Amino acid sequence: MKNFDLAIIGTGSGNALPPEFDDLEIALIEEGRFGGTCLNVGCIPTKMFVYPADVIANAKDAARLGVSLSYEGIDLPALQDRTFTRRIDVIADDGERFRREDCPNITVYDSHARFVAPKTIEVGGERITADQIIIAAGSRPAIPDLVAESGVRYHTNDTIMRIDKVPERLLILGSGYIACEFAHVFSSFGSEVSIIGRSDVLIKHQDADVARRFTRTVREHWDVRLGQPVTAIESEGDLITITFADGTSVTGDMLLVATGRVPNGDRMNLAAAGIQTHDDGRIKVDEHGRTSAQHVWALGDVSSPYQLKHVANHEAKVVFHNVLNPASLRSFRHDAVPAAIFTHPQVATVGLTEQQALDRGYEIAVNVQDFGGTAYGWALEDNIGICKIIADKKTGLILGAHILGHEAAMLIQGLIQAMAFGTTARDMAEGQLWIHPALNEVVENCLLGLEL
Ligand SMILES: Cc1cc2nc3c(=O)[nH]c(=O)nc-3n(C[C@H](O)[C@H](O)[C@H](O)COP(=O)(O)OP(=O)(O)OC[C@H]3O[C@@H](n4cnc5c(N)ncnc54)[C@H](O)[C@@H]3O)c2cc1C
Ligand SMILES: NC(=O)c1ccc[n+]([C@@H]2O[C@H](COP(=O)([O-])OP(=O)(O)OC[C@H]3O[C@@H](n4cnc5c(N)ncnc54)[C@H](O)[C@@H]3O)[C@@H](O)[C@H]2O)c1
Repeated sequence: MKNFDLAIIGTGSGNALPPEFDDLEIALIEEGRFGGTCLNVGCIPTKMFVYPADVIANAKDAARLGVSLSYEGIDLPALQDRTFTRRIDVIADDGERFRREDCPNITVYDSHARFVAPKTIEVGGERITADQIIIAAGSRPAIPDLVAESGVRYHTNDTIMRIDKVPERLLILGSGYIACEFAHVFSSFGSEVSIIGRSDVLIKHQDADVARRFTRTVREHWDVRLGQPVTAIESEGDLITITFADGTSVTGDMLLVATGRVPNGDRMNLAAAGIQTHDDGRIKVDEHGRTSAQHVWALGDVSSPYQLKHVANHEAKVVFHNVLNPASLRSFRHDAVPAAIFTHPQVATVGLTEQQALDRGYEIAVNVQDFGGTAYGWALEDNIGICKIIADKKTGLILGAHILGHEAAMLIQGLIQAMAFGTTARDMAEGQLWIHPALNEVVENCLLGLEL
């Protein structure tokens, strides 16, 4: 049985190996496409679809600014060619070729890995051992039983970006990140979109003000079905019908399932290696990325409480350091994790929602500032965007920030920085000059309006 210094399962965040690993003999195991979810079926291709959707949405909305534009349609094959053939597939293929041909210390295995004993992996009919193992095996779409058992054709993020033509009527089951990003994409491209959620708002984990305003806004473009459990999913010919508990139903010609993601540890026989999991399937790790089995580490979606690429990248850096430096272990930083939903209008968030801050007993100051109250908001003729900041009255520190609207993902970065470096709301507002009349003034005004 061949023994390696290190075995890595998964080539998403697991493949970003530091130069210090050049001296180790490494087994790199990937059952799918090199590069993992973010590159092949996640963050990057979705945003390559979202940007054209933004252009279309702005064009459709241009009349409000006195601009006459018309939308003639999307060239889907051209978008797919630009996204996949000319960019993503090249990166995935080059990444694999590089590891196979240019990295003499690395052996690539291209099959499913599963544990058969402590520190012993079976892959492609072979058994290997390793002194240390990193599990970076990611997650996959969760498919509700009702969908799986219905026998109805459905797409997930794995397949929907490679379809032949834009559907006329797209049904989306789920109301979170993926559902809202694809609802924006296909609604802009010309589909009639019905989006189906179980609670009373879309993006329910966001701050309540943001979730409510977002839900209200997108109802103008999407058929939003909320609060009714799905009782049946059926197909007849090319049509798919979803029926709700109240007897109503909705019909479309394509179904996208976006109801969360399952960590991939359940397919790896983890118990054979003494690796424990949480009830939700995530591998249990401590703050350094150590699993319950000695010298076995885990990072990213397979173990993290955050299914976000910037978190997986951060955890990978920490684990890679720790593998080589057992005497000076680094810790995961999971405070104030930011995220953005690239839908329309965009949503960005960091830290606590107002409700979470109250539940934790903080005495808080809260301010909500409309984009429409700033000069750039007037230029945009904006009547949707808001910046909401929650601060701790005792310390003046920012506890959370939530932005809905134009370029929210970029606007929020200053607030993320303030939280990361412990800058108070007042210092952030008054200790720098703000470019006039940039949209950032909405953040400045929101900070200044906090009653601290
Ligand atoms: C549609 C979509 C859009 C997203 N957009 C964003 C975004 O805009 N911003 C953001 O921050 N995050 C986004 N995410 C989340 C982000 O993609 C993930 O958090 C991130 O890719 C997780 O990285 P990872 O390295 O943990 O896993 P992955 O990148 O999934 O890598 C795991 C790899 O392990 C392989 N593997 C699994 N099990 C085995 C096994 N037993 N043997 C061999 N190989 C195995 C898999 O094939 C895969 O290649 C998005 C996700 C989706 C689905
Ligand atoms: N821009 C980004 O950063 C980005 C984009 C896409 C995905 N992601 C990551 O990927 C993760 C997975 O995305 P997602 O959108 O699948 O998950 P999600 O957790 O954001 O949303 C899933 C939604 O589906 C609902 N749901 C679950 N089962 C259901 C059912 N049977 N019927 C109806 N609704 C049901 C849930 O209540 C939830 O609201 C996200 O949590 C996020 O961490 C990030």
